[in-house]
Amino acid sequence: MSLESKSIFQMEKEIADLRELLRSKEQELRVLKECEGSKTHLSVEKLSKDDIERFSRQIIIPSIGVKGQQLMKGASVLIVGAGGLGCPAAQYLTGSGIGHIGLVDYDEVDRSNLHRQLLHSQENIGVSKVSSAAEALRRLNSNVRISEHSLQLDSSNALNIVQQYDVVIDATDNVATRYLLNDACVISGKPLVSGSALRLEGQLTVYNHHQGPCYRCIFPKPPPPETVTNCGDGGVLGAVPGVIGVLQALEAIKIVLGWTGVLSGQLLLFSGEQSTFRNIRLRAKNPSCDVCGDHPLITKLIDYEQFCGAKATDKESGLSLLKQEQRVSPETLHRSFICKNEGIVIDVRDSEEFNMCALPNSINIPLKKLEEVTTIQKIKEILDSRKKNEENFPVYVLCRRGNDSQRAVLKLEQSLGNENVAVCDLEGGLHAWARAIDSSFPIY
Ligand SMILES: Nc1ncnc2c1ncn2[C@@H]1O[C@H](COP(=O)(O)OP(=O)(O)OP(=O)(O)O)[C@@H](O)[C@H]1O
Ligand SMILES: [Zn+2]
Repeated sequence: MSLESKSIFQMEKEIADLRELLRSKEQELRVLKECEGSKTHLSVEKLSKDDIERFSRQIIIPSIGVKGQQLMKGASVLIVGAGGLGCPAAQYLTGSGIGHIGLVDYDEVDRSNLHRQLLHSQENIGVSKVSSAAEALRRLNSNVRISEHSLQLDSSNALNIVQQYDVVIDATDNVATRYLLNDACVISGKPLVSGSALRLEGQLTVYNHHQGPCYRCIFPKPPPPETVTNCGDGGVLGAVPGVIGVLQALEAIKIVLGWTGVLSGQLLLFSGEQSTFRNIRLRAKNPSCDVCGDHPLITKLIDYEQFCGAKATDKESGLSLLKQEQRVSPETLHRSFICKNEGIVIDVRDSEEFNMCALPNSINIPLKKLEEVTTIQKIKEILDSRKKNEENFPVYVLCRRGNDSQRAVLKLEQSLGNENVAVCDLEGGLHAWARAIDSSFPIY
């Protein structure tokens, strides 16, 4: 057939077949090297009857084959975070026959996790996430070895754990742990598959793979803590981390198989709203990077919470900006506002949260609106109509956990200085209220 008469379709098919052949040859070469005792770290495991039946749909892909499946069986992947990203990643890695999976998480299953962390079932609320996930994974494939690390990964334990695995998946939700994992992976020579998801957006890349950059090459300095939003504060649509977590599993498998198309030096941006994937090129490896550069300054793990000025967990941070007399307990608020109808309550959460659940007769003024002159004017009008000539009229401020409410008290004290009011915040926020006063009030 002459070139002109070949259809575009045929040409594309031929190229695809050649690519497949190339991948399969690369795979063969890799396994050959492995068998000859080359220095690659991956081991090859014999397949059982169960393996062949279970993985037949993967094995018949020419670029995977028996040898690829054997590589997967001999490989180990560490998943840090058994949450929105970690659950789907672990599920697909277990399903596809990675021989050894490590799970790290310090937290317990919460009801608010269930919409996206689908390895956890509602019976497991309050159970350690690691044992809940391990139990579900063993049900999926009891031949896979699951190692449970129910702990907070930190500088004292990270190297020891990371060094036991071939590939590491970052499925966590905070910057301090991202730097910790990056440095631990660079020091231990492990590739790091990094993902994130928030609201309707997701991101994915692979750090420290072959000659590709590490996280510090791209982000040498941590972002200011107040600019970072997590799922607990910003929200997330369950299927979005599902997409990214599954892609993290895919990248880990590609690394194990020795494929060339690993997402290193590129960042994949996923928009759940537009249903689009975009790849942008990242900066190359930085020769003067503090950890992976030619003359690294960081050769052992440091204090990452201090480096980032933020905690490595999303546990309540216990901010303390106010004097004790500027704070009230749930019991005091209940006695004064609910029973005696004293004062006003300003709820400074965003309107979506306020619409979800709120105290009766509370007024919703989101924290950021307190900057506006018109908002302060509105509060003054409410006070005029309510307080008459009362001295020290109580203005109670509350939020979800008692952090933003303290910031709001400081702002209101400035702007309502002449109003003869006593501005206080509800210590511990609506979480404390639900625990102390009203167990039917949702804790989210
Ligand atoms: N340093 C760490 N060591 C161990 N686990 C960690 C560490 N940092 C974060 N994690 C875990 O990573 C997981 C991230 O999951 P995800 O982003 O879905 O958030 P979440 O904490 O489960 O939920 P939410 O933010 O909605 O409360 C969490 O289970 C968290 O406990
Ligand atoms: Zn680097």
